[in-house]
Formats: sequence, structure tokens, C-alpha cells
Amino acid sequence: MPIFLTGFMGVGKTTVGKRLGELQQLPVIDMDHYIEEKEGMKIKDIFSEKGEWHFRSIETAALKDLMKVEAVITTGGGIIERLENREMLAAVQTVFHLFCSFEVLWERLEGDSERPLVQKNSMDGLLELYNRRLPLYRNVSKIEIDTTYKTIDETISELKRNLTS
Ligand SMILES: Nc1ncnc2c1ncn2[C@@H]1O[C@H](COP(=O)(O)OP(=O)(O)OP(=O)(O)O)[C@@H](O)[C@H]1O
Ligand SMILES: O=C(O)C1=C[C@@H](O)[C@@H](O)[C@H](O)C1
Ligand SMILES: [Mg+2]
Repeated sequence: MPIFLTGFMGVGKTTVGKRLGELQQLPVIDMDHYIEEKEGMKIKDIFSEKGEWHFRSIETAALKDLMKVEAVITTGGGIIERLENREMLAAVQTVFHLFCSFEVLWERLEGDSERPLVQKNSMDGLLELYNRRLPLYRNVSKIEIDTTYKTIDETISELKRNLTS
């Protein structure tokens, strides 16, 4: 079964997942990169040229492709938007929610030019999205790690502890 990392944009899924895969000697698949390769387009261009609804459909198809691979899979921040995705994830034991306070995330995300939903939203709009999504991440995941005051290495240690216990 895959190890899934979920959580809001900027929480560190891609960064942490890459290192976790190296340590666990597992391949790492970042769903955003997987989609970009498959489509031959950047996420922000898929959003602007084809729209978010289309992106979400590709994302669901990608999740279906990846449900059985032996790998660390770092999901896109919006993976919990679709019920179909939430049902797939909820059936897996090794789904981690990386939590981080909005204040810390905002410092990381402000000014980002690659994430279309950061471009599109004001700070208040993003906070609303964060608050709406939080219970969804919690519903699909089996383990939550509060990364707010953790370094990347500390988050990885906690992930590893949970994987071996
Ligand atoms: N303590 C920390 N934990 C995780 N990331 C951190 C930390 N401190 C700084 N960062 C930085 O925050 C950024 C997190 O971005 P990353 O792309 O890994 O997030 P993501 O969860 O994959 O976002 P997205 O959902 O948009 O793909 C990286 O640039 C990382 O270096
Ligand atoms: O939170 C989101 O909805 C997104 C997060 C990114 O990982 C990308 O999947 C895309 O920018 C959408
Ligand atoms: Mg990412």
C-alpha cells in the first residue's frame, strides 16, 4: 500500500515526502509532478487554460492509478475536494495529515506564483479555504502530525516513528 501525505498547500508534503522516500528506500511520487508529466503542462497552465474542474478530474484519475503502488505519494493540497478521492484515501491505513497553523503557512505562501489558488485568493480567501478543508484532511487521514513548530527533520522522525509502531 502507498504511504500518502496530505495537507494544505505549503505544509511540506513534497519536501518531506522526498526525504521520507529516500530514508524508507521507497520511490516517491508527487501527484502534482505526476499530473504535469502526464499532461505535458504545468499545473498553473492546466488551471488557467482548462479550469479547476478539469484539473480535479485529472487528479482523481491520477489517484486511481496510484492506489496500489508501493511508494510515498505526496498529494496535491486539494486532493480532499472530491468525495471520490476522500473515499479512496479513507480506505488506506497509511494516510498522514501534515498540519500547520495558517499563520505559518501564510508566511510561506504569500507571493507564491506557482500555486493558482494562492494567486487567485486574498489572505482571507485562503484562510476560508484552509478552515473548510481542515476537517476533510482529518477525516481521510489516520495520523496527524502537527508540523507548525517542527523542522523538516523533526517531522520526518515523527513520520518514521508512526510507520514503525
Ligand atoms: N518546517 C518546515 N516543514 C516543511 N516545510 C518547510 C518548513 N520550513 C520551511 N519549509 C518550506 O516550505 C515549503 C513547503 O512547500 P512544499 O512544496 O513542500 O509544500 P506542499 O505541501 O507540497 O504544497 P502543495 O500542496 O502546494 O504541493 C518548502 O519550500 C519548504 O522548504
Ligand atoms: O490546494 C490545492 O487545491 C492545490 C494544491 C497544489 O498542490 C496543486 O495541486 C494545485 O495548485 C491545487
Ligand atoms: Mg506539493
